[in-house]
Amino acid sequence: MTVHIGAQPGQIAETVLMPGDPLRAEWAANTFLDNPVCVNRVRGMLGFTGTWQGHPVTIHGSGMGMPSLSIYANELIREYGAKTLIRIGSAGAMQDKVKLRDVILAMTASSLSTPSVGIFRELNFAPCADFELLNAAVASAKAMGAIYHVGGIYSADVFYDERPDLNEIMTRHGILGVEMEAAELYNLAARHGVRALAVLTVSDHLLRHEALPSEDRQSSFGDMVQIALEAAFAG
Ligand SMILES: O=P(O)(O)O[C@H]1O[C@H](CO)[C@@H](O)[C@H]1O
Ligand SMILES: O=c1cc[nH]c(=O)[nH]1
Repeated sequence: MTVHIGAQPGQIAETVLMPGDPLRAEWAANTFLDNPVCVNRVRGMLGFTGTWQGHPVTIHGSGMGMPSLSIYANELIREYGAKTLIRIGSAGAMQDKVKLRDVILAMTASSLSTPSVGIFRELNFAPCADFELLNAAVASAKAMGAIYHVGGIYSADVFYDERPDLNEIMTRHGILGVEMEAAELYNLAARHGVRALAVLTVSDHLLRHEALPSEDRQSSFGDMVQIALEAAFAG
């Protein structure tokens, strides 16, 4: 047990999928895993461990924002030995070509700041996905016929942004979408020598001012979970 995770040693798999929403963790575990067991409910942050095609997998919520993700990812990596961490999140599209329900495979994650800024100080470290995972996710998305985009995303610190100029600059630099966790996940993966990727589903569109109806969200999120699982165990 750690401060924020109630799982016993051995109850967390080396492969962890991390949605922001703990209820998405529960849905994904019940939908995709065989024999899912709830291994954490501290503070209502649900985590489940089961198997996918015989491989042990944990699906654990990260909460919203990089400070929250940092707590769970640190404990999962340092205390439980997680080796592959794949965020399965929602994102807001920042390009016209990216549509609602499309999948974004985040090659890099730009940010204004992350919890790691205290370590990097004047350095502009470039948080990026694990190439092997990214490559496998592309193959999986292609094979299932998903509409997907590979490129940079923006990990923001705020959902209600009083600085629309930042979004505009990101759009002008080809950033595909905005979310709130991937940059720090990639920083932590680099620091601890583990693999990370963010697979995202577009839930709303910043340029078109569209949003996925809440009843459509769950069904639209299935592709990204399947892509994440196939990528984790490819090759
Ligand atoms: O749907 P999740 O995975 O929570 O991801 C996105 O949704 C939340 C904001 O609504 C942030 O956590 C953002 O990154
Ligand atoms: O962080 C997020 C997630 C979805 N949509 C947004 O605009 N921001």
